[in-house]
Amino acid sequence: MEIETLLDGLNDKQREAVAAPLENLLVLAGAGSGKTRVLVHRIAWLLGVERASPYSILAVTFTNKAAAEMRGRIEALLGSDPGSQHRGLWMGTFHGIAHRLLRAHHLDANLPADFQILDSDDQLRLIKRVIRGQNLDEKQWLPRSVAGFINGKKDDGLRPRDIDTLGDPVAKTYLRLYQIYQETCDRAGLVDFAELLLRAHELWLHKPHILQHYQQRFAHILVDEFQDTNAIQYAWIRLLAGDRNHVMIVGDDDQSIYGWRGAKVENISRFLSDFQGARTIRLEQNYRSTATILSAANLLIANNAERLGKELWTDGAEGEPISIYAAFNELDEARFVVGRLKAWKDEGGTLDECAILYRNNAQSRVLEEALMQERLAYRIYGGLRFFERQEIKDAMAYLRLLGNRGDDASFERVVNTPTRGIGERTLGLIREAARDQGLNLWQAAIALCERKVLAGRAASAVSQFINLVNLLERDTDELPLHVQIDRVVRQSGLWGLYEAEKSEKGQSRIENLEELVNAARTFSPDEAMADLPPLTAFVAHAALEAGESQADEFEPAVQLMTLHSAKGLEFPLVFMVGVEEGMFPSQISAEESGRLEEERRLCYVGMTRAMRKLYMTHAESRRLYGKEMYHRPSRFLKELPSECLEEVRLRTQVSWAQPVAEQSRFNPRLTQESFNDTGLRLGQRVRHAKFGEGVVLNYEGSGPQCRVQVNFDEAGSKWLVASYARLEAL
Ligand SMILES: Nc1ncnc2c1ncn2[C@@H]1O[C@H](COP(=O)(O)OP(=O)(O)OP(=O)(O)O)[C@@H](O)[C@H]1O
Ligand SMILES: [Mg+2]
Repeated sequence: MEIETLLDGLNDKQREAVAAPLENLLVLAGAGSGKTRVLVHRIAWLLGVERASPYSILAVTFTNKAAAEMRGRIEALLGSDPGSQHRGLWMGTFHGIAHRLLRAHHLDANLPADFQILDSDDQLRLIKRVIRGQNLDEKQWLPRSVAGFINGKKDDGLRPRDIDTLGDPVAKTYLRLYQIYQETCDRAGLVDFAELLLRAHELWLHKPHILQHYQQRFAHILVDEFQDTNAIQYAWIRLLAGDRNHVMIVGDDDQSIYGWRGAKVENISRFLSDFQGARTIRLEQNYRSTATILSAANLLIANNAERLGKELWTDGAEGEPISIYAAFNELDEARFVVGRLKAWKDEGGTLDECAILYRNNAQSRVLEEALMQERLAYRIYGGLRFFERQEIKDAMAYLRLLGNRGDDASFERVVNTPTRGIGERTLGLIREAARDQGLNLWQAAIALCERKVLAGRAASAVSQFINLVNLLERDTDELPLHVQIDRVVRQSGLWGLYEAEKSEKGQSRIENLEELVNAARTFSPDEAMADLPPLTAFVAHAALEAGESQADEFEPAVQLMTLHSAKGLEFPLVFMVGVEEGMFPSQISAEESGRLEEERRLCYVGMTRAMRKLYMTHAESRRLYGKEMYHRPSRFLKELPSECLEEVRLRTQVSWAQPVAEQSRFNPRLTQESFNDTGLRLGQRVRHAKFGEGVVLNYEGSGPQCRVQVNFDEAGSKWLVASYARLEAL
């Protein structure tokens, strides 16, 4: 490998980092300055120039997607033939790597060989059960807060025995719930996300020979997005590095956005003091965004007090101003975004160049609807993930039960799905028996049937379920994975259940189930799981990779995601929606300076995803979670320099016209005319002969069927057929 090729396309500072001698190194730099690029080139450098064995390299990324991308970039640099130098390299997320370790050393980690991963949804379900089991009130002991407590403690490396409640009764209850929850997990061989990390750390601590083995192996450790590591991840890296291995971390304190989940930005400064001779290299040139976007983002983040301080400049084009759109409501906002996306396409752009970023997942629904209406392909990244959809979770629960009858969360989920007459009362009896006799739910159900505690319809329903699961396992055990899953989906009754729904929702659920079978067909376990039975591997894969491999991967589609999951990514066209006080910054964070700064960093992350064009939108009123809210524009918008901004004035018009695709085919002129004819816009004041004055809130349909929703001052909100209503614009 030519040294020059490895340094091609890098500036001086980047070269310095890539070609640095073997030492501990921090690359500290702002967004889009090429940190990730440096990391990739550094790996190639280690392999190609330092002649490091791929087995000696461990690279930690923030998402599985990032790991895949990195692998791709390394292959592009070094070639992808099977004998190629980088095979054997360990690359993945902290969770993925911890999982791999625990699989390899499950005995030493005190785990059964077929331990399963509990995702956050399953975790909540299980916690709920623990709370009820303790006869506590779920309204007082919110499962979400209990989960937050447990995960927070685990992120800090604390087991129940390490926690001192100082006699505080509330803390004591939390602690008890943690303890019982953990015992339940341990009995059933379940491992939640935080547990993966904690166990992997304990593996180092309690089994020095294993730690030593990996210390000898991983001479080179590289970590991307270091600003978002938590205490346990830091401790893990530190142990693994020992005092001989070389660690390169790259990060940006201004992009630390997971403080609420235990990430510690101080880890960057700790690194400098904890790791011998650690040197800092700063990158200052941004290659991603236009000068306009960059200077706006720089000014915004300058409002934060707690910063390590960095410079960032670009010699790129000035670019267009950032467009700010004040929408009337969330529907108007969605339509505006969709309109701009269509314009982008019409001008020759592609949809996969575009991203819509929002603060909360729940904001996606309205956007999705608007996109669907206009038939624009979209993909949700990290939101309602494929493996988190109800029907998929149902199917996975059956599959998990096949592999592990002790999986109580799965038992609960499907024992009466589809309904087979097992009611709350029966379930209550099963839970009680399980608790009293220290059994799992499956065992308890069998015991209750045998001892005739359950009788009549309840007993036959329960034994029917037990037989079903046993039969499914027996009948499908030898089949190829996807056939097995197909059988399970059908024979369990799930297929029939959703087919009978006969709605669009039901149809999409069926499609998702089909996609699951599809996923199994193309599934190949990674090295860590190669020795597991395919079903066990698939179930683990599903829990671990939830959401990161989506359907129709090859069709160009707009990407929808939360601001948090956009970290590290870049898109030519970016929309940030819902930039309103109370949404972004969120209500709670606005009241606390530390959290406000974190929200501002999130805004910085969002803005710096944009390469060429950035839109930021806010709505005057918004219906979310079933409530109407009125928000002022976010303070973050006010912090942007006005010379970088442009306000979009026009509001979406209510159109009587045919849907666009048809218009252009049949009568292109119709579009223009009917658009101009209506004269109505969302947010417009109108008068109706009978109902008086009001404001246009929404519309649906087109042509003669077009209906408008008007909120009348006196008469309240009404849907009217536009062509009959004779609304007079005021
Ligand atoms: N020297 C360079 N010449 C040209 N393009 C570059 C150079 N360095 C980086 N880039 C490009 O700039 C963009 C940003 O790089 P990269 O994603 O590595 O930045 P980053 O610092 O990791 O950003 P973030 O903080 O958002 O993760 C990428 O498209 C990358 O290919
Ligand atoms: Mg990066």
